[in-house]
Amino acid sequence: MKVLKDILYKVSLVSTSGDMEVDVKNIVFDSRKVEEGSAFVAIAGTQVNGHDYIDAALEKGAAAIVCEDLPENLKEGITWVQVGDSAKALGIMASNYYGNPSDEIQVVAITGTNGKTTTATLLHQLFIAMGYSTGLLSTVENKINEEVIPATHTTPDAVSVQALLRKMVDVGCTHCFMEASSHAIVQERIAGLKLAGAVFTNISHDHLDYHKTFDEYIKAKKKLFDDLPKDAFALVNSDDKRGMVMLQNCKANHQTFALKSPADFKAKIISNTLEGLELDINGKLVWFRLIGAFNAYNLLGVLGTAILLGEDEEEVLTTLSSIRGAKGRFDRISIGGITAIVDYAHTPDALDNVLKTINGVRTGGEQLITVVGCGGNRDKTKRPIMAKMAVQESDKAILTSDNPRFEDPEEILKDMQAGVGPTERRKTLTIVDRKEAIRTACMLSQPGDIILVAGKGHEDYQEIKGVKHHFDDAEVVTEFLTELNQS
Ligand SMILES: CC(=O)N[C@H]1[C@@H](OP(=O)(O)OP(=O)(O)OC[C@H]2O[C@@H](n3ccc(=O)[nH]c3=O)[C@H](O)[C@@H]2O)O[C@H](CO)[C@@H](O)[C@@H]1O[C@H](C)C(=O)N[C@@H](C)C(=O)N[C@H](CCC(=O)O)C(=O)O
Ligand SMILES: Nc1ncnc2c1ncn2[C@@H]1O[C@H](COP(=O)(O)OP(=O)(O)OP(=O)(O)O)[C@@H](O)[C@H]1O
Ligand SMILES: N[C@H](CCC[C@H](N)C(=O)O)C(=O)O
Ligand SMILES: [Mg+2]
Repeated sequence: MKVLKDILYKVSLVSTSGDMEVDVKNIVFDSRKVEEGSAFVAIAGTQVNGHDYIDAALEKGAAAIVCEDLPENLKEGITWVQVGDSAKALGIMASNYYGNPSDEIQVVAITGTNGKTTTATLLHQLFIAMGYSTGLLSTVENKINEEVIPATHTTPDAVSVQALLRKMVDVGCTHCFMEASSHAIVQERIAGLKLAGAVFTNISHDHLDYHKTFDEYIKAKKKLFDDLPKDAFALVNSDDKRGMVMLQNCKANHQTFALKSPADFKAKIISNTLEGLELDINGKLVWFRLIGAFNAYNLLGVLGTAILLGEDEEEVLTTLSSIRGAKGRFDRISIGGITAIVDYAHTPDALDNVLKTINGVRTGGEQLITVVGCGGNRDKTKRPIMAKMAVQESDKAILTSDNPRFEDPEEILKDMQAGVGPTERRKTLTIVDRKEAIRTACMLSQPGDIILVAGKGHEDYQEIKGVKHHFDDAEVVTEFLTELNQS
């Protein structure tokens, strides 16, 4: 139980009525989860308006209601709190409720279209290897040291963020590395969080279904930097033309990393093969296990962050050199002379990077067969672009389903096919069933060939009409390649 008045500390209030000293059991933003004594925060969402569920919350025993618009008749015996922004209030309330854990742990948030999971995971592994007790909030999983707490979102909801940070602090974690998705920033899932620093990886085409315009998408990312305190660091990729935009209204310590332009943290790629990357960092040659030029940026983001958190460059580089990336990012499976690569590329920029990386290290003669799909109920404008890329940069492309969610998979594939020109159709197949698509890619391949299975990476499910069916790209490709190798 916590006193409501204390939980509302620092929340900007419009009006209140009722007992502000009332004890509340917990903070809830979903009426279905309200218990006797909860404080219910009503949020206008994308599907429904939480204000329409105030009555339902009261029926379940809510002791206090926090909302932007008060109902006409305020029920007696309930505390009513009107705020300007319920989502923001929720973040601040959650932080107060859990005793402001981010005051006791250094939290670094990573944003950008691609590279967030890779950067956050590398940082988590690096700090653990350097002896720190460390937390991670990521798309693949949340972690408290080595304990895994399954993730449902890239950035959890505001209450879960604070609850997880409290657990981290209680077991002695000194650092937490977390992804800040643009959805989370706009929805104030990280309001109330004190950040030690923020990192910007890059921005490219994605999520226009949600943000509507590219400018709005940029603004969402920039908000993370606008809200940073003066004593935090703001580390941006200055080779990305929006890197400096992130810093325009940022009070924090401005820091940059880059491969092509002058920056605080710089590197030069010496070699880039399917075995890894060799970088020249301040005159030192360092070998890393990650593959692809784009990973040089992720490594620089990691190096910069660690140094800005006070770590020694030499120790960071030595430790980082032996660390592997996140699951489902350029995972290689070699069976019977055929190499399959499973990668989470689900944006045009990511797919282009992965295809270019593979084409850059090919020795000639072998075929590249790409299997790719696009998610349903997500940005439709990336579909034709991704299909075109897959076809143009591969010897054969098999267009298939990703997570259709509530869309008709055939319609998603039609949107993808619109990007494929008439002459390119000859090297394109469309197979709705992802398992069948992967099987076909395996059947068409010869020893020496490379199969890229893009879009789902670590995901172990395929979401169809609200149901998640078990599906694991790595598992499926391994099964078919093994079968073929034995026959
Ligand atoms: C589009 C989107 O981001 N939606 C997120 C948002 O929900 P919403 O605004 O749609 O909520 P809503 O259903 O309209 O409901 C509004 C309010 O009414 C409440 N409600 C609703 C029904 C009811 O009976 N009672 C009730 O009180 C809801 O709890 C909510 O507070 O807030 C919810 C709570 O935090 C999230 O779970 C939900 O994520 C949905 C499931 C989702 O799929 N989000 C994806 C797009 C997402 O967030 N992705 C990013 C990563 C993207 C990337 O970078 O690649 C992520 O961070 O995971
Ligand atoms: N720095 C980068 N620049 C461009 N592409 C990248 C970069 N890092 C990774 N990628 C590509 O993007 C894919 C997703 O990488 P990662 O999971 O690290 O990004 P993310 O930002 O966490 O994505 P999400 O928003 O879905 O959580 C990778 O599988 C790879 O294909
Ligand atoms: N965080 C991203 C993941 C997309 C992964 C891809 N496999 C898909 O389902 O579109 C999103 O929710 O848009
Ligand atoms: Mg991620």
